[in-house]
Amino acid sequence: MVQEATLKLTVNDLTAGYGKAQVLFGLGLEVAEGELVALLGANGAGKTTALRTVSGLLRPWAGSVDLDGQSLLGFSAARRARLGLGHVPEGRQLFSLMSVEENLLLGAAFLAWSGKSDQLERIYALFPRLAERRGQMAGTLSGGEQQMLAIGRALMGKPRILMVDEPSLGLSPKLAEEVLSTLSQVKKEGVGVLLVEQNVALSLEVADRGYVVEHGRVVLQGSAKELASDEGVQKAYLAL
Ligand SMILES: Nc1ncnc2c1ncn2[C@@H]1O[C@H](COP(=O)(O)OP(=O)(O)OP(=O)(O)O)[C@@H](O)[C@H]1O
Repeated sequence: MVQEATLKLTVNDLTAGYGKAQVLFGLGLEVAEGELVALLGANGAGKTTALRTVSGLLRPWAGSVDLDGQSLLGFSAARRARLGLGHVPEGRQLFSLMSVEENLLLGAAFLAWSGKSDQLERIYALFPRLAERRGQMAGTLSGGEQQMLAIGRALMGKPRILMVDEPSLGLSPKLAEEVLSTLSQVKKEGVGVLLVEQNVALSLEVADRGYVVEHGRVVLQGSAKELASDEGVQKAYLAL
C-alpha cells in the first residue's frame, strides 16, 4: 500500500516587522501533519507576527515559508488557505450577528456544497456544544464557545496545518483546558497544529514539541517534556 506522505510546513530565516521596526530576526520552525507544536515566548517576542507572516497577512522582509517543499512567498492568505494552511487569529474575529452555522460555512466558502455538509458534521462531532447551538448568534456564545467556533470555522476549510493564536485568552482555566484538549483531538485527526499560547504549562501538556522565541528568533527547541523540565523555561514561563 502506498502511504500518503506527511505534509510539512517549513519556515526558515524569517525576518519581518512593521514599518521600520523589525520584529522577526531569522525565525525558523517546522510543523508536520499530525503533530502539535507550541510556540512559546514572552509578550512581544513576535509569536503573533510569526503566524501572520506564515499565513500571508504580513509580507516578510526575507526568509522562506514552504508547504511541502512549495514556496508560499507571494501567495495571498486565501491561496495559502486553499493549499491547506489554516489560521485562527487572536481575538477570534467572528461575525457576531450571524449564526454559529453561518460562521462555520464561511470557513468553507471554497468547498463544493457536498463537501460543506460533510465538514459541518465533522465539526459538530468535534464540538457537540456548537451542534446544540447551531442556530444561535455567534455574539451570544460564551467565550469558550466562541473560541471553539473560531477553531471550527478554520477547520471547515480542511487545513492540513492549523495555526492557533492564544486560544485560551480570557477563558477560565477549565474552559482553556477544554479548548486545548480539542486541539489534541484535531491533531489525532492528522492535522498539524502550531499553537501560540500564554498558558505555557497547559500548552506543554498538550504539545509534542515546542520552540521558545525571544526577540524574534528561536532560542530553544525540544520535546514538550524537555522544555517543561528546562530550568530557563521553568523560571521564565512556569514560575517555578
Ligand atoms: N500592527 C503593528 N504595528 C506595529 N507594531 C506592531 C504591530 N503588531 C505588533 N507590533 C509589535 O511587534 C512586536 C511583536 O508583537 P507580537 O504580537 O508578534 O508578539 P507576541 O509574541 O505575539 O506577543 P503577545 O503574546 O503579547 O501577543 C511588539 O513589539 C508589538 O508592539
